[in-house]
Amino acid sequence: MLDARLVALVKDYGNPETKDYLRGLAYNMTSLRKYRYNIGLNILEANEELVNNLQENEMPLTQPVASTSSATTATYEFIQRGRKRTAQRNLNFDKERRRVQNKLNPCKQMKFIFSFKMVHWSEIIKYHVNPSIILILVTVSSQFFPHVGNPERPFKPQHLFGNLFSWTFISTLISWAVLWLHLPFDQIKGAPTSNGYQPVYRGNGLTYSLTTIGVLLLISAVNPQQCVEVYQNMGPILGTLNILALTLCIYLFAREKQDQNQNLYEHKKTSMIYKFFNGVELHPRLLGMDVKQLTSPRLGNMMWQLFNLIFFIAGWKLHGFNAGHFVTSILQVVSLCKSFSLEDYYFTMFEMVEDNAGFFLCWGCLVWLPSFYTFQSYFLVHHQPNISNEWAGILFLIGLLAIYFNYDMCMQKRQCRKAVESGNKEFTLWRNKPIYISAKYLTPDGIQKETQLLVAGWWGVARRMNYTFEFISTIMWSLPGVEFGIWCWLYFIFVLGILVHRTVYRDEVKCSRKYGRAWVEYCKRVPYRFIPTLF
Ligand SMILES: NC(=O)C1=CN([C@@H]2O[C@H](COP(=O)(O)OP(=O)(O)OC[C@H]3O[C@@H](n4cnc5c(N)ncnc54)[C@H](OP(=O)(O)O)[C@@H]3O)[C@@H](O)[C@H]2O)C=CC1
Ligand SMILES: CC(C)CCC[C@@H](C)[C@H]1CC[C@H]2C3=CC=C4C[C@@H](O)CC[C@]4(C)[C@H]3CC[C@]12C
Repeated sequence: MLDARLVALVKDYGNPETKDYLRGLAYNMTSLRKYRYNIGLNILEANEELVNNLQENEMPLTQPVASTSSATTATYEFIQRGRKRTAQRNLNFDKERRRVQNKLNPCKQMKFIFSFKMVHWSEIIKYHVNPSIILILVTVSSQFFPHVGNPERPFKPQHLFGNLFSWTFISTLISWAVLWLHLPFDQIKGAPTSNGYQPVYRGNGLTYSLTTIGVLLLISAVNPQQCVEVYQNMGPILGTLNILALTLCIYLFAREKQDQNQNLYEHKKTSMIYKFFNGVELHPRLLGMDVKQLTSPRLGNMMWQLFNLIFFIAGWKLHGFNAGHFVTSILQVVSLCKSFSLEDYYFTMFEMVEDNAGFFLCWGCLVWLPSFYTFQSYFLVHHQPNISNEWAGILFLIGLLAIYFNYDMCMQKRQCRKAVESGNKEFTLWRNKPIYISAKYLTPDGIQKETQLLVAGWWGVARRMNYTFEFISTIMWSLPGVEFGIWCWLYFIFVLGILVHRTVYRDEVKCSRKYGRAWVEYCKRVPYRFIPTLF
């Protein structure tokens, strides 16, 4: 349907208020991938009239000069793209007319039909095939990991429904996490959405993590058999988690609160399965809690941390202390403590700011983390590694160092931005004054802000040096199981995939849209992503 208001707005471009509004809109369209589908498609439908007006030079379009804001650049690029699209469309119409009128030869006709079908098929693959395959593959495989890792526990269909132990264990864990989200700790405000909604999170991550570890150590000191029981019941535990996670995803999908205008799901041309996979609400709340905080750091990361500790204690109880197993499990426990200590940083990540609460995030954290992410430590209980204490010590130290550097890089960004905001001139980075590029950007709710892109410290070594440290720590905790083939490398391969995808297809796209020229400048000054001089 043609959106008359948008056309009217474009015609009124001479009015400075309208100009600002349209710039904001164009920025939102380019910065918010999902929102683009809602507003963008309206604009595209009004495209014919709208872009033609622009083409007839109602608004002379000049390339923005270097000093103009990223919003102006975004508006300019948006209009340019509109023009290109119209030109492309006219070209397609012409081609089609020629095809019919001149009776093109069959070979060319085939080519045309084929390219038309390619577009169609790519959408089918994206919206139907990919999410269905991933969904089935990961749900089924998550249920098989416990039996692959522990051949003494063959798969039984009744595991799919859990057992008394698994339901008791998981409900205790959930109640514990819910309790911590209701304790009177500080509240942290997340990034506002385009309609001004600001999610609120509970800020007691590290205390929650350390207390939970403390309680587990206490329980296992009194009765270490408890950890063995958890290990032996992993099949039913994952059955229980699968039932709960799928129920939650179906509930979130079905309730879809459009009236809160928080759901930025893509246009209706996507499929039901695609929407179910990616979720429909951005910041759903349940019983006074933010669903993403509950499922992601509070349950997902907690289970990842807890199960690692439990499997290590179970292995110790069953076979005696093993240094290799210690390295694999405890490095992950430490890495997750780091994660909990940076929980407020986590609230600025894509998962929390842009991604809806759907199968990918909620099921991923509730089932994929405790099944796949913990698999190495689980596997090593039955397959005790044979590395010497000296080698284990070396791997452990390198792993700790990598985790610390990863943490340090996050802290450098955070501290530098804080220092600039508070006007602290004393702040130094690696004993020097911090060097950074000032970058202007618009928040999704249309407010212009300025921030700093560091060119010094780790951020000046490579743009994604923290991911390099993540890879190094992952390699260190995978190496003890090297003698058992690919099994202990599955996690590393997965993380390599998601971090490379995240960098190239998400973070760089986000930053170049958000910061425009400042980001291009940063990429020029720090040209490498992961390894300086190489990649
Ligand atoms: N194990 C796993 O499965 C995964 C682990 N992780 C870990 O999670 C942690 C957080 O990851 P993530 O949020 O993806 O990445 P980062 O912590 O690297 O944050 C990236 C953001 O930092 C800002 N930024 C980019 N360049 C600069 C610069 N030069 N100076 C200052 N700020 C800059 C940008 O956002 P803005 O300017 O908006 O702040 C950018 O989007 C990492 O430690 C990572 O290792 C991440 C993904 C998966
Ligand atoms: C559906 C599945 C095939 C895929 C699910 C993937 C998700 C479980 C993971 C995708 C991104 C992951 C994370 C991002 C950043 C993190 C910060 C770090 O400090 C701790 C780990 C994590 C929360 C991590 C957790 C798993 C993902 C959400």
